[in-house]
Amino acid sequence: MGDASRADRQSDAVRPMIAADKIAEAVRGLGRQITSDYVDRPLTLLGVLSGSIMFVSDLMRQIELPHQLGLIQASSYRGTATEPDELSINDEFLPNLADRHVVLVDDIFDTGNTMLRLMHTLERHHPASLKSAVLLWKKDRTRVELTPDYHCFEIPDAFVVGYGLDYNDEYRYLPYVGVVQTHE
Ligand SMILES: O=P(O)(O)OC[C@H]1O[C@H](OP(=O)(O)OP(=O)(O)O)[C@H](O)[C@@H]1O
Ligand code: HPA
Repeated sequence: MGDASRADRQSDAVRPMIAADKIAEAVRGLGRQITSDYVDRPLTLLGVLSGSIMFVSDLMRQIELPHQLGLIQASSYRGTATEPDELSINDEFLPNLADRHVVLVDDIFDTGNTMLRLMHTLERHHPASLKSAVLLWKKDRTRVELTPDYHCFEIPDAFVVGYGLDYNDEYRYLPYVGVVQTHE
């Protein structure tokens, strides 16, 4: 009860962009695609903390193949920043990726800096193959020579929250994606 009223209060400040049922439908589609692409291959999904937690846990349940889960942390948008700062990567929890087919799973591909750096870091672990899957792609903001291998939605250049994405560590719990209305 307390949680519901908190969610209602806070979501007043968020303009919905992608509804929860649309996200679920897109995640089901991506799960089907990965299922058909990785038949008979040892698959590891590698979730990028913290933003990917909802996406990776929903995606796992839509992949009808045995697979492993690993986690890696990458962080560059700190506090109330909507532009990236220095990227730090923590690969302490990484499982053995040698000879595994790895799909790196993140909530959003914005400038692309995080994904590019993670791909370089992971190549050093000798996976059999390495691809990226993101829920959201801000195509017009991409600043690197890389595009996501799989994506669910292309979105315009707006700072979005919900379904794992945060603004100042808030809003990750929202089941939909929306644009945060910041109060000046
Ligand atoms: O394409 P880019 O411009 O690099 O931005 C994308 C990255 O930024 C966010 O992570 P953040 O640094 O906010 O950490 P978090 O996942 O813990 O929120 C998001 O989860 C991506 O990992
Ligand atoms: O639009 C965004 N929202 C939340 N986190 C982000 N990290 C990069 N872009 C975004």
